[in-house]
Amino acid sequence: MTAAVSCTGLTYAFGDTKAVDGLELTVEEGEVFGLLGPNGAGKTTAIRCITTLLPVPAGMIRVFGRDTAGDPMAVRRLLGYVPQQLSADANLTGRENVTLFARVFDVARKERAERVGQALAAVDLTDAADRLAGTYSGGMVRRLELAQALVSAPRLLILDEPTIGLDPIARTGVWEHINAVREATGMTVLVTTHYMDEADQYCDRVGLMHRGRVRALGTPDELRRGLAEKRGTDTVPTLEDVFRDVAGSGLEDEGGDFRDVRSTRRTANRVG
Ligand SMILES: Nc1ncnc2c1ncn2[C@@H]1O[C@H](COP(=O)(O)OP(=O)(O)OP(=O)(O)O)[C@@H](O)[C@H]1O
Repeated sequence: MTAAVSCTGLTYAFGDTKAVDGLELTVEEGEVFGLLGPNGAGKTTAIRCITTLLPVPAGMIRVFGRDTAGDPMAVRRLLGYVPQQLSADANLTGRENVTLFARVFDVARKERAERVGQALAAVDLTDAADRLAGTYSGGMVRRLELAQALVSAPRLLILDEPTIGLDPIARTGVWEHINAVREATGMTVLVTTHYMDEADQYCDRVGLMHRGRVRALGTPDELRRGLAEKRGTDTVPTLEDVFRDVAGSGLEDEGGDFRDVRSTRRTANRVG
């Protein structure tokens, strides 16, 4: 079976900063794959390369077998992307926002209204569809952005920190909607998150990223059991313990942490 995403030797630098440094990553079709790591690990840069928003200066990325450098348009047609930055317009209604994306993604005119309605229904926004997005709560904005990404019926949905800054109920709501669509369509999901508990609960496999590379890979259970064996204890460690073990003291040195507030603040601004 062709992998949904395969990155080989992916490297991307901003000046002297190597944001992604020889990344090897495979996301299998149909799975929910979590890319985890502290601020600055290189998650967003890797995702921007996969979505073709950034060029690939070194290495190779394939999305369902298509080379992102050779055929970026074919790759874009397969993707839905929810970026960290706000992608909904507060001055449009929910329906108008999703319709805009349907036009951008070239959803056939005859099908457009129906597909927009389906995408809004999939995230439980039918009743609020004709209200201005500026009146939505943070959780509703995130679900609207999800609908925008889903309207083109992507085979691969990429989400960059989809739940950051949301309260626990809104976070659960976002995940429930992602999972319902995935079950109905078989869509593959690649998600970045700071929240280890979420990754544990919702991701089939996770890659722990630090300083531009994936340093540990497996199901959350495999990673936790691996550390318990290494330590020779019966106490089951958390994914955060696993990450600390993989990243060593480097985390504290760089001031990065999973609960770093920078991203939280950024998201709080974006929905405010
Ligand atoms: N546009 C840019 N110009 C210069 N440096 C950048 C730029 N974008 C990212 N970087 C740097 O590249 C490195 C990786 O950043 P990236 O945003 O990919 O990490 P991340 O894991 O997604 O972190 P976060 O959770 O904060 O988004 C960091 O050192 C960051 O400062």
